[in-house]
Amino acid sequence: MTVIDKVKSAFTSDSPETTTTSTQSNATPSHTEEKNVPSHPKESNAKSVPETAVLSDKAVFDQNKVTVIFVLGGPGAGKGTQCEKLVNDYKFKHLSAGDLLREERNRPGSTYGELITEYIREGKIVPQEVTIKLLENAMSSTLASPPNTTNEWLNGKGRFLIDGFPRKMDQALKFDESVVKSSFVLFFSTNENILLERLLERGKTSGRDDDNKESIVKRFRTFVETSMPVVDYYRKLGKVVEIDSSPPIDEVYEKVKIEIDQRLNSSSTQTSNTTQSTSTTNASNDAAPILAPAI
Ligand SMILES: Nc1ncnc2c1ncn2[C@@H]1O[C@H](COP(=O)(O)OP(=O)(O)O)[C@@H](O)[C@H]1O
Ligand SMILES: O=c1ccn([C@@H]2O[C@H](COP(=O)(O)OP(=O)(O)O)[C@@H](O)[C@H]2O)c(=O)[nH]1
Repeated sequence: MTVIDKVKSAFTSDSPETTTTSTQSNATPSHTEEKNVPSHPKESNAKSVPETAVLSDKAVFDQNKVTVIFVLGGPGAGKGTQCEKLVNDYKFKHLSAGDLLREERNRPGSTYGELITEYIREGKIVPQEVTIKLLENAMSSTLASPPNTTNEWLNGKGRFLIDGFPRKMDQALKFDESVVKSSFVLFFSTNENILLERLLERGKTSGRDDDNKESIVKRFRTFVETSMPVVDYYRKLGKVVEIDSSPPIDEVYEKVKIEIDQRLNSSSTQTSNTTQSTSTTNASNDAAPILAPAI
């Protein structure tokens, strides 16, 4: 029995040991059957249960200190490209859910390596416990060793761009509940022809086994069926900032900066120039929310 078979059989078990939450999505793609990762896989010895499968039932981080912006958009919309630019200008930590999954897949001894490989190749959404725990772990270690000494990262504070997540309703609700409530969503929209063209081009050098036409088609389907409901959910809450990502990269980024500046207390220039000493000057702002009133 392969690891995938073992995990799948655990998923389909009726055992009460299988983790369930009240936040399950109705938006499961029609072509796949996805269940949660069991918190205590039946056949495992204790060491094989990865930390990645146990989620808290209350928020791990204080939302007054830790700001999370979700970055969503179809595959190839330019999420990673724009995030990289924002990191330079606004001192965000960029966490790509897809990158974290690929790292976990490549980690020797990972229980979920084969499972992640199959889900990514099929364009399906990896069970939420794995992805959320990877994100939470990455956030914890970033906060423990902040990427810089700017005011945004003093005294336990931090600001994260979470890229390519949440892609399914259960993830969205569970992250808000168990990690920290997100502030808003940057949503990059464009059309499928552009996405396809970009992904095929990226596929020439990315080394990703899902940047091929067959996987891309599946990813598009998952995006429409499973991820767009997440965008719609946040849209109803007034939390979506939609940006057309069809124009050239720098043009898109100009729009992104305008939107971000409106929502953060400091502009990119101010933030970029902030040093430890100016942070001290601003220390009285510590408890102030980083974000302007809800959009
Ligand atoms: N606005 C843009 N115009 C043209 N090409 C772009 C644009 N944004 C991104 N790209 C290119 O498209 C590909 C996909 O972008 P990427 O940021 O990796 O997308 P995502 O993270 O949304 O999957 C990359 O090769 C990138 O260089
Ligand atoms: O929260 C997530 C994010 C990504 N993925 C998987 O990782 C793949 C690649 O995602 P990534 O964001 O790296 O790339 P994109 O599809 O946006 O180009 C997706 O198709 C999914 O299979 C996932 O299961 N859950």
